[in-house]
Amino acid sequence: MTPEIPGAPTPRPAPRLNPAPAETARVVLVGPPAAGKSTIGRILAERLHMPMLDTDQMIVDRYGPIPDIFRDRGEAAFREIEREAVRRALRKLLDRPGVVSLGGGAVLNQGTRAQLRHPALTVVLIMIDEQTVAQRLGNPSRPLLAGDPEAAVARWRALVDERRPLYEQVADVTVHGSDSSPVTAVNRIVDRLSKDARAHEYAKYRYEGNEEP
Ligand SMILES: Nc1ncnc2c1ncn2[C@@H]1O[C@H](COP(=O)(O)OP(=O)(O)O)[C@@H](O)[C@H]1O
Ligand SMILES: O=C(O)C1=C[C@@H](OP(=O)(O)O)[C@@H](O)[C@H](O)C1
Ligand SMILES: [Mg+2]
Repeated sequence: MTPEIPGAPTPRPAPRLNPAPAETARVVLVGPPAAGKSTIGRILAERLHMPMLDTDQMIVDRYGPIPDIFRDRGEAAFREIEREAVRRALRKLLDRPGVVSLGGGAVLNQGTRAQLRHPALTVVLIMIDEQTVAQRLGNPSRPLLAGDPEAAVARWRALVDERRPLYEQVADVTVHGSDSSPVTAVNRIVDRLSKDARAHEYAKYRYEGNEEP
């Protein structure tokens, strides 16, 4: 199965109706491989005392190492397994607040993109630049980026060029992860969640007919 790339990505529809305060948020991290989704997701969940699910980890727990799945069954089979893991993780997230880190290619699936539109979810895109990814490659657990580092960076670039519209289509917020530590990226996400919640409360206050303070 070839991953679908739509012709013209539809823009993100309406702003979130009910952004929750950080501690009760339902956060999904998306973005390119090595952007830091798994690392940042773990720290964010600890900070907010919430459960965390990493869909790649769910896959490994059930099917074994990701490179073995790519080698033995191929990418299409991996994407089907991934779709099922994402479906389960997002269902759990709708049951209770938490953090879910997706694999970099999860947004290729149209069903996943549709599920990410649920208004209770806050989708955070973690973006990094090419210089940063060059420092982070060399992790053998990413079969699409294995091998010669220069060729791997070129593959990463091509993959991001292809996926960027999909990442942007699903994201509510973009956080840059190149210029800082994972903890700083987590602070940026928490700040943004809190600001959205305050803006929502203020809009409600105005809507209910209150004067400007
Ligand atoms: N600012 C940062 N944010 C996130 N990860 C970072 C950062 N700086 C260095 N790293 C390292 O980069 C790697 C990111 O990998 P990972 O969290 O698995 O990313 P992803 O899940 O997006 O593929 C980890 O080894 C992490 O320690
Ligand atoms: O971008 C991709 O297609 C992939 C990213 C990986 O996850 P990370 O983004 O967490 O590295 C993992 O799901 C698999 O190797 C495929
Ligand atoms: Mg990851």
